Amino acid sequence: MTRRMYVVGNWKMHGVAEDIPQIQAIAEGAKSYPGVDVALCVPSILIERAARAVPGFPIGAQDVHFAEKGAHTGCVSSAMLRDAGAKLTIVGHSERREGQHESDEEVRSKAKAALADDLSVILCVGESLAIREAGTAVMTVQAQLDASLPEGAVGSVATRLAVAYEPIWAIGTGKVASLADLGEMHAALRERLLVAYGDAGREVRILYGGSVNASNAAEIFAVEDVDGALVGGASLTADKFLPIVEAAAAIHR
Ligand SMILES: O=C[C@H](O)COP(=O)(O)O
Repeated sequence: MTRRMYVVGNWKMHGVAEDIPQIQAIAEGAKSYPGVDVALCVPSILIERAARAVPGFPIGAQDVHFAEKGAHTGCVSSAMLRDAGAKLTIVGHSERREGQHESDEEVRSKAKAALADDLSVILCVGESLAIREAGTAVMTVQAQLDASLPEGAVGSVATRLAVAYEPIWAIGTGKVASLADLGEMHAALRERLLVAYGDAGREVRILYGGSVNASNAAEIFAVEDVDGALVGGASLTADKFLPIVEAAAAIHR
């Protein structure tokens, strides 16, 4: 089966009303690459305005609570995200795993809640520099994936689930994993997806994230089992982001 390339921007804690024209420029530019799935995950408070500004273009969230509703001050549920116009959400980004002490179990619950509510999910995993240097990155990230993957995400649900491999040391640093290490990790993650979901595991896209930009996207996308990218800094403006989408459009598998 062929997986469509998928390029997602993660605006992190950037973006106010005056940035909506950039979102419109990205959505407009993405129309030139119909073979690539493109989306932007913006701060939750911007979702509704962004979604209204770009009808038909998928706007997403960067986190979701696992509960339907209740006493969870400051949190938002998947139903609230959908109500605001979100079509997808990131879960388990390392900045939340570290900053908000999110466990694998919590990440799994969030992914399950979002999928059950018809959102697409990008589930992030990745190792620290210490783990990479200790030579245990592959087994550590495989274990993290095993513990964070929602059980039973098979069939049509598998197409709504993507995994993002983001080595923590490559995020916002300008450093990128070597193509050999990337290929090894993506193959190792594919293996775990097949164990978890059988053949449906082939439908789950595996994105790479960590200092992806217009100059390195083409070589990263050429690596087998790299099905796209989760892009931080270079997704904030159309002029930096669209060349990455263009690089994805050039991949024919
Ligand atoms: O979610 C995106 C990643 O953390 C990558 O961020 P970056 O492209 O700024 O390195």
